[in-house]
Order: sequence, then structure tokens, then C-alpha cells
Amino acid sequence: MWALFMIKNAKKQRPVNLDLTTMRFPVTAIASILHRVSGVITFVAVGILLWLLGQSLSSPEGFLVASAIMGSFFVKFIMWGILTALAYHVVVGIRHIMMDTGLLEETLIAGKRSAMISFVITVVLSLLAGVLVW
Ligand code: HEM
Repeated sequence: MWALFMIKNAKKQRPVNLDLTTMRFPVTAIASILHRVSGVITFVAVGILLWLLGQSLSSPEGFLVASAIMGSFFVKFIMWGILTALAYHVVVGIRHIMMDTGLLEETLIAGKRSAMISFVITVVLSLLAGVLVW
């Protein structure tokens, strides 16, 4: 009987399995996660961009090959994604540096506002990147 009571009680005290799909992330958390994602994309992109630059500078034929590669819609789309990730990383990076140096307040309201402003600036830069690529 006592053992049965203990089992029932133990079950009650067990932590609830959190359903992540019902949780909403605050805008500051989304900004932070995307900063890490954009940093990793930028890291991978450095290799691709340096290879393309090397190809274009290798010879006149190499330049034509690089131009042909850049002619495809798929490659242009990837380039646009890379430039958008870089723009986001730099904008939110500057936001980080401003918070670290005390230029921006480290309060929840200032964090939310600067995250929203960073998103807007990134959208504008992303549109400009699209114009540059196409
Ligand atoms: C080749 C260029 C770059 C690459 C590959 C890169 C990559 C990364 C990566 C992987 C992280 C770690 C993110 C994390 O663990 O959450 C990071 C953090 C950071 N990056 Fe960059 N980054 C680059 C350029 C820049 C530039 C130009 C800025 C200037 C605004 C910048 C500002 C920052 C800051 C402030 C952090 C720290 C953020 C924090 O404290 O959570 N990065 N970067």
C-alpha cells in the first residue's frame, strides 16, 4: 500500500514534459539565435567567396567561368542569402558592441526595441543586396 502511494506521489512530482511548440520566444531570443546562425553562415560563406574571387582573378578565362557561375539564378539566390546573413550579423554585432560599451541600455525594453530596429535595418540592407545581385 505504502509503495503504491510512493509511486503515485513520485509520478505527481515528476517534471512536466515541456511542449516547445506552444512556447513563444521573446524577440530578443530570436535576435540572439539568428545572430549565431548568421555567424555560422558567414563563416561558411568566407570559403565560397574567397574561392570565387580566386577563380575570377586567376586568368581572363577564369573570370569568364566565375561570371558564368554567377549567371545562374540558384547561385544568385545563395549570394543574396549570404549577403543578407552578413548584413544581419554586422547589424546585430554592432548592437551587441553598443550594449557592451554602454551606448545602449541593457534593459528589456531597450533590448526589444534595438532588436526590432536591427530587423528593420536588415530588411532594408537585404533588399539593397537583392538589387546588387540581380
Ligand atoms: C567573416 C566574418 C565573420 C564571421 C565568420 C563571424 C562569425 C561569428 C560567430 C560564429 C559568432 C559566434 C556566435 C555565437 O556563438 O552566438 C560571432 C559572434 C559575434 N560577432 Fe561575428 N563574425 C564575423 C564578422 C563580424 C563583424 C564584421 C562584426 C561586427 C559588427 C561581428 C560581431 C560579432 C559579435 C559582437 C559577436 C558576439 C555576439 C555575442 O556576444 O553573443 N562579427 N561571429
